[in-house]
Amino acid sequence: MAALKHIVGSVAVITIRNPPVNALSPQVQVSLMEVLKDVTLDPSVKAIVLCGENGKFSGGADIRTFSKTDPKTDIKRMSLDDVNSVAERSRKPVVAAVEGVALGGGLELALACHYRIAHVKARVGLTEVLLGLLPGAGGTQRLPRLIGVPAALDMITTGKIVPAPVAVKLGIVDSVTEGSAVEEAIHLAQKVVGQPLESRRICSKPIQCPPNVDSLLNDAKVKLKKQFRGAESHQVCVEAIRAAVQLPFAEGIVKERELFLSLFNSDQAKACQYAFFAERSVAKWTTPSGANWKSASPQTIRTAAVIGLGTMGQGIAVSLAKAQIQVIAVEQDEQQLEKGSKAVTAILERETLKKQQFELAHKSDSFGSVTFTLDFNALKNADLVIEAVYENMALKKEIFQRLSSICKPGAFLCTNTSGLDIDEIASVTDRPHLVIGTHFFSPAHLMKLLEVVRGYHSSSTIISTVMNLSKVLNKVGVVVDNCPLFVGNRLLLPYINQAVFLLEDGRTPEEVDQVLEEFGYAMGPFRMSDLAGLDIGWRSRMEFGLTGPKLLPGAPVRQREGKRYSPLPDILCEEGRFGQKSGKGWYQYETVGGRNAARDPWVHNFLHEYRRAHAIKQKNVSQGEILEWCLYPLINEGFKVLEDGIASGPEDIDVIYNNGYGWPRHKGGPMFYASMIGLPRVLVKLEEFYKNNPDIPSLKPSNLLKALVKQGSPPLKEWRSQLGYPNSRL
Ligand SMILES: CCCCCCC/C=C/C(=O)SCCNC(=O)CCNC(=O)[C@H](O)C(C)(C)COP(=O)(O)OP(=O)(O)OC[C@H]1O[C@@H](n2cnc3c(N)ncnc32)[C@H](O)[C@@H]1OP(=O)(O)O
Repeated sequence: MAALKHIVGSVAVITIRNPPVNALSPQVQVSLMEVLKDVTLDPSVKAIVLCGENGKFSGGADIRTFSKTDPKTDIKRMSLDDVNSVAERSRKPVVAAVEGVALGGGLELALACHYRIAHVKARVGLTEVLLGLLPGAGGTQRLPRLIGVPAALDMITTGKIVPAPVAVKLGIVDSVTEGSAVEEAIHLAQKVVGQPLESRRICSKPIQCPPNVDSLLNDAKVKLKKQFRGAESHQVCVEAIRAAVQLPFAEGIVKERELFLSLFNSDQAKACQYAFFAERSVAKWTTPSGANWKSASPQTIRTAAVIGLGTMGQGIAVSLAKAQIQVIAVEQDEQQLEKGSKAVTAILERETLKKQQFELAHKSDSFGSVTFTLDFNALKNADLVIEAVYENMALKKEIFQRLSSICKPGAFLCTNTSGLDIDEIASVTDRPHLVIGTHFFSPAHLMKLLEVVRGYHSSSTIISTVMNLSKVLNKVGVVVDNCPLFVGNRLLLPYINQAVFLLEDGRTPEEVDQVLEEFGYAMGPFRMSDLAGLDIGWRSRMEFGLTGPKLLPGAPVRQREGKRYSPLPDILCEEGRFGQKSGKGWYQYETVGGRNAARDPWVHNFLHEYRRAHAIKQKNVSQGEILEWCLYPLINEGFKVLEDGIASGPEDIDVIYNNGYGWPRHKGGPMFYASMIGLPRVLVKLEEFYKNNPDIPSLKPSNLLKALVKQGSPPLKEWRSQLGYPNSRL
C-alpha cells in the first residue's frame, strides 16, 4: 500500500509512502483515494491527518511517470485533483502535517486539506513551473484564494520554495511547530472535530483581488517574458491565475486542467524534466578508473581558505561563509587585502539582509566568519584551500609549492582556474592526489555551477569532498576531466568565434545577440562577452602568441596556422574596449561598470571600415542560419568532448550549460537540444558549413556525431554506451 492508515483514538493518520520523497505516483494517488474514502465512511473515525513517511510530506507528483502518461486518457481517468476534491469535501476535518517538503502536487494536496501544520524546518512551494508545467491539481485556483493574487502569482510563476516560518506569514500554513508536526496535527484534529468546515475549504473562499488585477497579471507576463525568455510555462501559469480571478472555482479548475494539458506533453516540459534528472545524475559521478560517488569517503569542511580577493575570490569567500564555513581570506599586499575585505563585507551584508527579509526575521543560522590576513601561515589549520589568483601558471605553481609546506597533511588544495592544466599545478606539491580544479563562475556567490576538474592523480576522496562541498554551497557540481578550457569554455570558444565571424561577414552585434536571446539565452554572445570582460580572452590569446608581441611577424591578419581567425576582439581591446568594466566593448554603457548595453555607432563604423579594408563581401544570412551557425559548432564540440572522455555523458555537458552559461533550461542543454532537433539535421548543416569553410576546423563533424547518425540516431540516454566507458551511469 502506498498510503498507510493507522488509528489514534478517533483520528485516522494516513501516511504517504513512496521513498525517497513520497512522490505522488498514479499508484499512490489510487491508494490515497481508497484510504481516504475508507476513513470517510468509517463511523469510528472523526478526523483525518495526512502526512508523509520518513519526515517528508511529498515531493509532488512522480515526475518519472510523466513520460509514460497519456494525457488524453490517463489523466482524465483519475488524477490528483480528484483526491484533493475528496479530501476537501470530506465532512471530517482533514489536517495536513507538513514535514520536510511539500512541493508541487504535494503542496496542492496540503492545500486541499482543511488545516495545515508545518514543522519549522519544512519547505513548501509550487515548483511545477520549473518543470515546464503548472500546478495542475488545483494549486492555481486555491493558492490565490488563500494568500491573495500578488503573493500567489509570485510563488506560482517562479516556483519559489519558502521555509515554513515564511509560509505561516503568507498564510499558506496555519502554524509551525518545533516538535512533531504529526503529533501537533493529531492534537488539532481532535480539537476541531464537530466544528463547521465550510470556511476552511479554500474552494469556497471568495478571491480577494487588488483593484488593478488585470494590469498586475499583464505586467507579470511582460516581466516573466524577459526573465525566462521563450519559456511557455511561466506565461501559462499567469493565465491559470487569471482564470482563478475571473471564474468560479469549479470553472477555474476546468480551465486549469485545459492549460495543464497544453503544457504536459510539450518539448519544453520534456526539456525541463530532463534537466531536473540530469542534475541528479551528475551527482552520481564515476571515473574511468572505477572510483565513484558511492564508494568514496567525503570529508566535512569546517575551515576553508581563499587565496586572492579579486572578483572570483570575493565571491568564493562569500559562498563559503554563507554555508556556515569559517573562512580565512589571504591577499598578498595591504591594499588588495583592504579592497577585498571591504568588498566581501559589503556582499555579506547584502546577503544577510536578503536572508533576513526572505526568512522574515525568523531565527536562522548565521554566516561563517571571514578572517582577512596577509599571513600565509594562517592557512596551516585549513581543511581546504581554494587558490583564486589570476590565470598565470607560474604564479599558481609558486603558491601551490608554498601551500605544500604550510598546509596540514590531508588538507585539500583546489585551484580556481577556467582552463589551466591541473596536473602541472599538482606536480609542484607534496600531495598531487589532494589537488583538484574548482572552476567557479562569476559572481561566484550566485552562480550555481561548479566544474570540478579532476587531475590525473586526484583521489576519490578529494572528488567526493568537493562534490559534497558543492551541494553544501547550494551549487551543482559536475566532475570533468582535465583538458585545456575544460568542458564549458571548450564549447564556448567555437560559439564565440562563429559569432565574431558573422560580424566580419556583415552582421552587427545587436542582430546576432537578438537571435540568440530570442532562442532563450539570457544574453547573446556579445553582451555576454562585454559582461565577462573582453580582456580575459585577449590576454590568453597573447599568451598563446595569437596576437600581441609574441605573434610571429608576417602572420596574415585573418589567419593563424592556416585557420580562419578574426582579429576583431583583439582590436577592440587595443582600443581599450574591455566591455562593461571600461564602459565600452561591443556596446557602449552609461558609465564604467554600467549594465545597460546600447548600440555603439563607433562599433558599427569600425566594422564597416574593417570590412572595406579587407574587401569582405557581405553575406545574407537568415536568423535561422545565424542560430545554426553559432549553436551547431558548440554542439559539435560537445560530441568531441564526449569522444575524448572529458565529460562522462551528455547530461554532464547539459548541466554545465544550463547552470553556468545561460543556456535556456526549457531547451534542456545543447546535447538535449541536438537530440530534439535531430542529429541528422545537425550533421547535414555542419557538413555544409565545413564544405564552404574548410579553414574553420570546429565545423568538421565529430566522429561520434557521425557514428550516432549512422546508427539511426539513438535516444540521448543511449549515447553513453556508444562511448564504451567501463562505468556507464545510465
Ligand atoms: C500525471 C498527471 C499528474 C497531475 C499532477 C498535477 C500537477 C503536479 C505536478 C507536480 O507535482 S510536478 C513535481 C513537483 N515537484 C518538484 O518539483 C520537486 C522536485 N524535487 C525536488 O526538488 C527535490 O528532489 C527534493 C524533493 C527537494 C529533495 O531534494 P534532495 O536534495 O533531498 O534529493 P534529490 O537528490 O533531489 O532527490 C532524491 C531522489 O528523488 C527523486 N525525486 C525527487 N522528486 C521527485 C519527484 N517529484 N518525482 C520523482 N522522483 C523525484 C530524485 O530524482 C532523486 O532520485 P535519484 O535521481 O537519486 O534516483
